[in-house]
Amino acid sequence: SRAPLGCGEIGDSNFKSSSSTYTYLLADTNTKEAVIIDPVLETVDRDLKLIKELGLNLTVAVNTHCHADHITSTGLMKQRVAGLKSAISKFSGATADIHLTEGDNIPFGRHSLTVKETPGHTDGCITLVTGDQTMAFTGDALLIRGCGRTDFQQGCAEKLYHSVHEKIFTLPDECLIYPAHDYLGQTVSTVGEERKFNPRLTKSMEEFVELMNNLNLPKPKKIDISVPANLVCGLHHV
Ligand SMILES: N[C@@H](CCC(=O)N[C@@H](CCS)C(=O)NCC(=O)O)C(=O)O
Ligand SMILES: [Fe+2]
Repeated sequence: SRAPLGCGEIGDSNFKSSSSTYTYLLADTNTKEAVIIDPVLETVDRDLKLIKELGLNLTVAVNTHCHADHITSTGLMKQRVAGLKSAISKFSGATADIHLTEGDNIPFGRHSLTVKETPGHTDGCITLVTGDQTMAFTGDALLIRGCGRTDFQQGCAEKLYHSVHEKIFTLPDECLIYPAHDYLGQTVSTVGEERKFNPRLTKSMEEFVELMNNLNLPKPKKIDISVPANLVCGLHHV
């Protein structure tokens, strides 16, 4: 599904796949420079069609972390879009054209995304915040009324608690939260809402750690193919 984000100057769309992943496409409507966040292999044709229709010049494809539940389309997109660069955290262990660290900027026209390192779900998790702090793309660090699990891929509940409280909950209350997944079809929240109502992150750190260490969730079905593939931009089979 594609839903307008209603974010004025920044071109808009979000997508959902069978892994309930949201892909975000941001663009400067004047210069047409665009950035895509967390593109999924299954939906590469749809995404490239939209980018072409809108006449966008896609410059960077960024992953918020090395995903465990689906394969990224970053590598394939690079083969199909001249000049496209892939980006991911330096601490993800994955190959990419750009290795991101705290405070880095990803510019697109008159806009930009700033990198905040938010480890805990994985060591290489980042949150991408627009220059005006009106939007934060939180990957699996902060989900709507939830958060990423911390039981694989260097997961650490204590680290995640600090990341969310120090790097995301310190953003303005009005800042919109766009997560990498939602399993209930929710599309957007705000920092203020999550600070108040997130059932996990409103707990004390000790309670949070206890809860996260006892979630006993089944492993993502595609973890064994996704992680090795995503360490090489999704191109393990080429
Ligand atoms: N059933 C899905 C996997 C669901 C899952 O584990 N989601 C992760 C995020 C993707 S790595 C998560 O952190 N969930 C948090 C939670 O509380 O559910 C599949 O088989 O792919
Ligand atoms: Fe994840």
